[in-house]
Amino acid sequence: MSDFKILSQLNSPEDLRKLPEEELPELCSEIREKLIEVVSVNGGHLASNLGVVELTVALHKTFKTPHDSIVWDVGHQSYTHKMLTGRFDKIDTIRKKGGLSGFPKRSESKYDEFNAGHSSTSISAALGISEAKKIKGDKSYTVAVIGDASFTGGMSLEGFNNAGRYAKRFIVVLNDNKMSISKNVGAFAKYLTKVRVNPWYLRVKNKLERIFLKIPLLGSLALKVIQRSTRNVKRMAYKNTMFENFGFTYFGPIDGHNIEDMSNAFEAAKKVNGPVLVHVVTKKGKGYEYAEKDPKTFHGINKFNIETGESPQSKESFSSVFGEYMCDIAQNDRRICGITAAMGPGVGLDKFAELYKERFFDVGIAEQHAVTFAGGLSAKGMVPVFAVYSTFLQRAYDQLLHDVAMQKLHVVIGIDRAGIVGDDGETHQGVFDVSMLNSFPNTTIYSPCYFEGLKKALNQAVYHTDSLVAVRYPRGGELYRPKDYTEVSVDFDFYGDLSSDTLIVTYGRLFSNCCKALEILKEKGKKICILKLNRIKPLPLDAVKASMKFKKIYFYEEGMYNGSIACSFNSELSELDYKGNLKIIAIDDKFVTHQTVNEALKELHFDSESIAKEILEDK
Ligand SMILES: Cc1ncc(C[n+]2csc(CCOP(=O)(O)OP(=O)(O)O)c2C)c(N)n1
Ligand SMILES: CC(=O)[C@@H](O)[C@H](O)COP(=O)(O)O
Ligand SMILES: [Mg+2]
Repeated sequence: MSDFKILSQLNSPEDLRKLPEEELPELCSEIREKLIEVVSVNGGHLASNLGVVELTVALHKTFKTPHDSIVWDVGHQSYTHKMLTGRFDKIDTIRKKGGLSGFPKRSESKYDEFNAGHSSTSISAALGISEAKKIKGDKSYTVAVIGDASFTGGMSLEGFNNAGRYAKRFIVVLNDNKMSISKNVGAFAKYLTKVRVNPWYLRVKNKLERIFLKIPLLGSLALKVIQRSTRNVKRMAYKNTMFENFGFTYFGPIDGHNIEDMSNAFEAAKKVNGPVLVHVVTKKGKGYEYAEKDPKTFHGINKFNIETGESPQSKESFSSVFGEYMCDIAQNDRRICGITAAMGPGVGLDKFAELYKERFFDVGIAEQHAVTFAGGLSAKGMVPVFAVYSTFLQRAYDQLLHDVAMQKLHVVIGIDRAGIVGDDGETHQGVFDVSMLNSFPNTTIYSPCYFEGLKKALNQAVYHTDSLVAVRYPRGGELYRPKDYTEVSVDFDFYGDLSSDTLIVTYGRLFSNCCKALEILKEKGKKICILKLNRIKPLPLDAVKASMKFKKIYFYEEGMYNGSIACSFNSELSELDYKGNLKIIAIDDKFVTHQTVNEALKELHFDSESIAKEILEDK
């Protein structure tokens, strides 16, 4: 066990910049040890973080942060950055309620230039920062650090296209580890392989010399630096890459675990009068045997045993049930296609991918493309099922509307991680998809609570719906289910005491908590009834009508109040001239921060005790 002798002394990147070169390898091993230690307890994105230790050190050494700006893409790899920017003492709190976020947060530190969590934003954000600096006469540098998979997201290319036109003192660091969460896919990934292995690179030396000679003072100085270090220069190669065609000067590929080589490249990049792309090659999981061997598992992992690399096995989950169902129906129905935007393992489509190669599409981090592509498949008679996390579906708002719903194309969306997701925090909570889709015509939404309901809803979606249809389900495994509850209808069920004057209406995961609340209330002598909606859009009108007889209705919704199903339910009740009282408990105009799922549910008053208390104490 290390006492983190060097790391604990670094209170800011300024301290790092003063550190003797010979201490850097020891610093990097301390960082790796701390990363493994923290993630083994708190869970987190281990493999990506292990891969960028030297890169992060080289960046903070070469660029004068926070005067110079570093913008991290996704931000799941920013733990070392946090440790080097005055947050080492808090790193043990990462992803915990009230602790450091697992992603960059402007509110957390002046070194976190831009919030992230979703991919492919860094180039656009950094370009905006850079142009703002230009307008203000600030001559500092702006660096976007982006992974090879995030680079393929549409917005990166939009940003890159613009940056090539006018950016200055603007550097994109492409961190190429050949991996997304799974293996990186697509033409760009293939292209990078070519760039990496092609033997006939034009050595960068001549190119750099030409560039620097054009810049009189700084140029000759830089040239001396470069000439002194021919070994390093030889490693940097230049070829006529696609990046150059976009107006960028390309440096690379550079060993992303060699601080000296990277520092030289960054110093050289600073001298270029225009945007530069520095291509670094790293190993995801570097320095921890288990993560190097299996970076997919260690991309995002729950707590694990450092000695064995084992993490408590997750049992059957909604995602795995979804994946099994997909394999079952695809066997006899050749129209079924499975689509993922780089989340195959997360959404449970790995087995489908193996069994039905020609009908499986990992489109890379490209949610917008995934939806419109599904529209195209549907237009020619296929039944596309796009499995996507609720939070990432937000990316495809217009595609869902314009390319699917408006054309009444039959596309099925499996919305995984619907509702609160926990430690990833506000960027990842799945609490906006319902209000987003609720306003769309030609759209059906199911939100089951149990595995059985998920399969039934998928069946409805695939075989009994002819336009845009979403089936949403939470992160994790099967939920608490009362022994006497049986799911009868695919649209809605009543459970509990129908003769009560109090009704809870809910859907999805919260049905389970409401059932526990029902038991608490029963013990206290209060009987209630629960309306469990499975189909939440269009609302089953029979269910609304049957609710009219209850004097008091509580609508519990694990989603945003604005645009909620509760508000739609309220409108339907008003249409029917309901005279009772409806109270809506939903998420009221705020973002839900990182904490465990149960902590968040409690904070939002969605836990069984809060539900029971609300009903008992409400007058
Ligand atoms: C819009 C969006 N879609 C999907 C994800 C999920 N996701 C997080 S990291 C990641 C892979 C990123 O790969 P890369 O950028 O190469 O970084 P690496 O983890 O390899 O360092 C994915 C797909 C996301 N964060 N944002
Ligand atoms: C950074 C990112 O967006 C993903 O890695 C995400 O954290 C995965 O979440 P799950 O753990 O729910 O699969
Ligand atoms: Mg990668």
